[in-house]
Amino acid sequence: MVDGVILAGGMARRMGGNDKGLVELAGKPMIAHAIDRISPQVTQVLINANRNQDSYAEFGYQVFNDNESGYLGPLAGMVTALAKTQADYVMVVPCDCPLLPTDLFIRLHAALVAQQAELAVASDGEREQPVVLLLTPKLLTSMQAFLDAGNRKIDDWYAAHRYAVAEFSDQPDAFVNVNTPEQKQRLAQAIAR
Ligand SMILES: Nc1nc2c(ncn2[C@@H]2O[C@H](COP(=O)(O)OP(=O)(O)OP(=O)(O)O)[C@@H](O)[C@H]2O)c(=O)[nH]1
Ligand SMILES: [Mg+2]
Repeated sequence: MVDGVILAGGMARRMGGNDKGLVELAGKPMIAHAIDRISPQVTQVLINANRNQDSYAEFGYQVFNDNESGYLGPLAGMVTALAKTQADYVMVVPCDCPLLPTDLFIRLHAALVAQQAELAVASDGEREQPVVLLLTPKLLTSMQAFLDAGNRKIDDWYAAHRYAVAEFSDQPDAFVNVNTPEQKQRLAQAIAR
């Protein structure tokens, strides 16, 4: 079993504070693109949102928040998911990458197994993507300890673990990330072409 967790808990400041997952891109809300890419790959989809939860619930998947976790940042969403999951794996993706690979899980999993790693992170061939991760519930205590010590940076957390890197250099747009209205505009035009 694998839970697919879509992170939509940020403030989207660069998007002008509009809830990024709900902003429309090429005819549908941004998170709907991530859902379309991820849902065929996982046992269930979970949406991590800290506001507009009723709107997120309309996509038909479980919505959870991390408002009471006492933590901040994307790791707050991840640690909350790890604490509640019943699955063997938790695959984490952001809500603002509309072109995520359709073979994301299979390749993260293959990398994890092949490298006998504790977790796997995706890479576009140049840069690791710290919010695109394959995790197991065993990592919960380590993540909690990291957060309890006042840390927040995801790559600092996983660097302390044996981690595998799954490269997607064959899919140059896989992790195109929409943070600003200008980036959204550009991607919408590219999708329309
Ligand atoms: N749960 C949770 N998720 C977050 C938090 N901050 C960012 N994220 C998620 O992590 C992913 C990458 O974050 P960013 O692209 O920086 O998004 P953001 O923080 O909303 O946007 P900016 O305010 O413009 O940086 C997105 O899917 C966000 O929803 C947070 O504090 N809590
Ligand atoms: Mg982003």
